[in-house]
Amino acid sequence: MKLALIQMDIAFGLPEVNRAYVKNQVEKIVAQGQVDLIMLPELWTTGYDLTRFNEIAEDNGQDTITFIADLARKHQVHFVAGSIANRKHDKFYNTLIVINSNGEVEKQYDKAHLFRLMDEDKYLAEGEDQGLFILNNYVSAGVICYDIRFPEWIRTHMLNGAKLLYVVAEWPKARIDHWRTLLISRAIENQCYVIACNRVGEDANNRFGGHSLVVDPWGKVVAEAAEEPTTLYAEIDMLEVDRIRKTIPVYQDRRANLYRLQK
Ligand SMILES: NC(=O)CCC(=O)C(=O)O
Repeated sequence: MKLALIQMDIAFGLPEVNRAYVKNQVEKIVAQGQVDLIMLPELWTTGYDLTRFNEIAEDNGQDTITFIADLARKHQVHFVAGSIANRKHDKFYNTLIVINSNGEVEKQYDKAHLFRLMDEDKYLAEGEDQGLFILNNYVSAGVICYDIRFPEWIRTHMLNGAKLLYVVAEWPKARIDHWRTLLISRAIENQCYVIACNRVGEDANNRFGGHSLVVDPWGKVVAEAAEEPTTLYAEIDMLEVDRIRKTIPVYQDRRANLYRLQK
């Protein structure tokens, strides 16, 4: 499977500017040769302009769904279309959107773990569902940024059949060593591919660290970006997941009956 991760800067609170940038990047990517999947970062239409979500959030993700579905159909490419500011039932969510190459929505996942250090808990509602979906015939999990600090959340998706973990993020440079270590750890412990798209640039509170990564199920970094706006390309072989899971059979060797809290 051939992947292209758009590691972009984000124009704060300006969805139209960000959409124009993404359209341009997607056209450049497909002009260079066919890829199977394109990925975008967290809150890529607005950035963390949380105090203006009332004005700029989309109703049920409709603007982004229409925009990405057109690109997906036109270029016959799947999208893990980052996350967006989403209004549902009078609440705001940070919602990951997945669209297949026919332009159909495969998944909308609302961020489950809200990140207090960036005020998400003050403005957003927590998601209540898992990020499991099937894309390009593979059972996959999609999570958002801070979610990767919860190994039990990722493991739950793997026990439900995922072999790939997509992570969309706005991860600050100040903790970029955590980002790399957590992503590589999630790949090793779950024996899955980890495909992680971060942003670059800055807003009033944070400088974002880039280093989008593709990690194989052995924990080897297949591709890594630096800290500039770029498109990160990678090719992955899904048979590798089965090979690694056979070599060290951690899913068979789990002792689930022991993993419980002491009273
Ligand atoms: N956008 C986020 O969820 C950031 C998470 C983060 O920075 C962390 O350290 O965790």
